[in-house]
Amino acid sequence: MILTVTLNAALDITYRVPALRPHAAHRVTDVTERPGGKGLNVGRVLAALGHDVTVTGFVGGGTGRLIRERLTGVEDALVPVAGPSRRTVAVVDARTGDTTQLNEPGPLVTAAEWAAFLGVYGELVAGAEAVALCGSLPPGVPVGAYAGLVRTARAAGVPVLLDTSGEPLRRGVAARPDIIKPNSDELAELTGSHEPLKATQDARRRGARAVVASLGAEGLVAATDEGRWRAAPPARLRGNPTGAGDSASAGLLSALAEGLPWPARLTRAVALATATVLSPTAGDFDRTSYEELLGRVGVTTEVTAA
Ligand SMILES: O=P(O)(O)OC[C@@]1(O)O[C@H](CO)[C@@H](O)[C@@H]1O
Repeated sequence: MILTVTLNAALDITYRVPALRPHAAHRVTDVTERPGGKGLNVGRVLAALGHDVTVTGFVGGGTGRLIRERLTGVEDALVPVAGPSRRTVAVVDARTGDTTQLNEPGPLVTAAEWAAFLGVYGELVAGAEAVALCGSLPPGVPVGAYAGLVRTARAAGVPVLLDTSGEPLRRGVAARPDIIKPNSDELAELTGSHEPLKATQDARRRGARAVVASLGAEGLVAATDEGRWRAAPPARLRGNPTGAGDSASAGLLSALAEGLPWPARLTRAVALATATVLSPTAGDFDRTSYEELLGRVGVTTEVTAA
């Protein structure tokens, strides 16, 4: 079983508008609603790839009920909280496909709710083959939360991927996760360097065993203890990138669970991320594109392992 953690689950709402203009009223032409938050997206993609998946984290209120009702293909081990789960709104400009994201902060989590989660997490980790810790922290959850969750997974000998940002990422990295998957902004914020290859090496020195940075349409750059690679899609593709990074995380974990080497992990991650951008629904991947892309992702070695 692969365990994904979404401490700040969301009901993701996507609005499509003919053209997005600040200060204007807009007619929404299309609305979709689905369970979101990065770990739930990772879990959905892993389940679609045929893995057994358990999802945990927090859900509450009417939004939490909707999130739970709409979860399919995964084991639900979400922990209830009194406050309502958040909504996120992605507004897609139909002319350009550009997406503007509005993310609510999430419910206030009490100390008792956090303690209840830690108990559930400890039990689930013991039976997991890999763990993904994903997304922002809701109010009330300690800023060092991911560092503690990384340490629990490491103590159980379970590989752990961390995908978050800011101070929770900084502290989480120091707890030595097996993989971090920042985007270029998150990596620059962590390391102070805007040169991705240099920054990935720097993030490894801070504690991450492997760093896989997503560079948007250019694909991924990875620094690991086995080598450094770039992995790129065959062409620059336009579409809604929401959830593409989560699909990349799912690809990394799926290939890791199957014991595949790094270049194959990166190929799967880029093919899934690209197939997610190509999917009409945000956060889903287009299976035909995914299978076709697997043979067309270019992986190049950067230098030998440092
Ligand atoms: O606020 P966070 O937790 O950083 O990100 C939340 C979020 O924008 O990320 C996903 C896409 O990666 C969406 O499903 C989700 O709503």
